[in-house]
Amino acid sequence: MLQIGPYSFTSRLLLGTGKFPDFATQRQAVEVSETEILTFAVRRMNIYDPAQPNFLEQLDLSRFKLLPNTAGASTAEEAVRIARLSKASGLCDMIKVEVIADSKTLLPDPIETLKATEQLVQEGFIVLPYTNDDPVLARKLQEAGAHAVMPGASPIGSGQGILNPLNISIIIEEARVPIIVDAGIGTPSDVAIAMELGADGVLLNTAVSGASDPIKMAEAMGLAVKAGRLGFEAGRIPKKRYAQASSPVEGMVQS
Ligand SMILES: CC(=O)[C@@H](O)[C@H](O)COP(=O)(O)O
Repeated sequence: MLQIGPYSFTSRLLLGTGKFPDFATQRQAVEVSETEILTFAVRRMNIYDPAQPNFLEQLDLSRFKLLPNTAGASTAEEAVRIARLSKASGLCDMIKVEVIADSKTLLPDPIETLKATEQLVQEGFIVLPYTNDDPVLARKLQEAGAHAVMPGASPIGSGQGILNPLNISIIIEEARVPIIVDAGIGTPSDVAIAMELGADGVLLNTAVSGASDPIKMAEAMGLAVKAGRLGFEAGRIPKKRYAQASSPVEGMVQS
């Protein structure tokens, strides 16, 4: 079970809703991925024009938890404003804090992310900040009351996978709240590595929406989350420098 604040989930895969080729593909991809948490940018929702098609209307929302995010914010103030708007629209009390420092790297601004997290926790939100893979910042976000911390594997949309597994594993080792690896995932093996490191979940978007076959990729990602988690719980063998025979050698006739 993945527990985030008061909410529990069976699936450990969080899926973004952007850039799918069409709603039908997206709906099937969501279905086969077995995700229970869908994230979307509040700013990109057509809350002002109800006539515009909206992916969320295509879903049975009783089956999913919505995780609105503050994409588009470049300051804590903007992120807080977007979060309040989202809560006032009755979407959900969970919020993914995403405060981006610049448009080239799309890396999170650590200072503004921390400020927004502090403020939104105080206001009673269930706060999930997207952060870089810095163990010190991850600790400070937890101290600020974040309900989960979401370190990036690599830049958003880059598909580079986990660039710093050491940092991610330190963040996981020290965590008191769920750690969800977010952004930069390219392949199911990237997901499996994150889960084998002990991550509590993975959030991804582009790897599925941009795949040649998003539906197949969504299923593969769902399976990778499960396989990686099982592998983590099973406990891997230690790595050794030299070979060790796989079959027992006791009782073998020596030549
Ligand atoms: C959808 C969302 O929240 C993104 O900002 C997220 O970080 C996913 O990144 P990828 O598209 O690299 O998976």
